[in-house]
Amino acid sequence: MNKTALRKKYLQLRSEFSIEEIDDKSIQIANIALKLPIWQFNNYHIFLSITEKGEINTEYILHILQGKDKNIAVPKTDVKTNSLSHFLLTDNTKIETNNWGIPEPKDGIPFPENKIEVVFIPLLAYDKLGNRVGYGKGFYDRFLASCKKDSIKIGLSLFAPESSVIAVSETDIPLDYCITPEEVYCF
Ligand SMILES: Nc1nc2c(c(=O)[nH]1)N(C=O)[C@@H](CNc1ccc(C(=O)N[C@@H](CCC(=O)O)C(=O)O)cc1)CN2
Ligand SMILES: Nc1ncnc2c1ncn2[C@@H]1O[C@H](COP(=O)(O)OP(=O)(O)OP(=O)(O)O)[C@@H](O)[C@H]1O
Repeated sequence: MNKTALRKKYLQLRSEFSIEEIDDKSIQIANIALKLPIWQFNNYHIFLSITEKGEINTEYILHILQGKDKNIAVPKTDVKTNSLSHFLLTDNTKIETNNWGIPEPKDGIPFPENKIEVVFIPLLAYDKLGNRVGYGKGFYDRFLASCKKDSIKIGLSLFAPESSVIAVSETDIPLDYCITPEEVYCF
């Protein structure tokens, strides 16, 4: 299956769950995340979810990070350059929903990409090797390319990996882990 077909397949699969079901699965994902050896760092990056589009609700992982007093960076989309900038999430961060329904920081304290140690990544599909397919704009591929090489890249998915290997391009950066409501895949 090519990337376009995979996007379609997983958008469809995702749409079959209710918001309540996705919320339960998001809690399970956060509980599984607690068992990973990733909590000794200071600087974490997490996306804020579009819950109406069936994305995993990252609020639960966010609460864990806040409880552990971590520095948390959240992305803001720049439509002109198809790139992301990042801001420190604080009590004063004003979050606004952009044209695509993504909650984003308005502005704030910029967070340098090369300081990020752990990144939680949205995705549509992935395979057993950790290859990932996103929405197809390359936002995360470009962002991950400018993170430290040894940053830990963690996908979040409602589903087990695709059994066939996804044809990747040079710019695709693989995941280190993918957390599902049932288990963690390590790559
Ligand atoms: N919650 C969340 N935040 C995220 C991402 C994500 O996947 N989820 N991103 C992950 O990359 C980045 C934004 N990615 C985007 C990728 C594609 C489109 C997009 O296709 N827009 C269409 C309209 C789509 C629609 O309305 O259904 C367009 O430009 O025409 C928008 C944002 C950064 N923040
Ligand atoms: N590091 C990069 N520098 C420049 N262009 C890139 C880079 N990474 C990806 N791209 C371009 O972005 C486009 C989308 O890439 P791809 O189909 O892999 O997106 P995706 O992985 O599904 O999306 P995302 O990364 O936003 O989740 C492609 O045209 C690709 O060439």
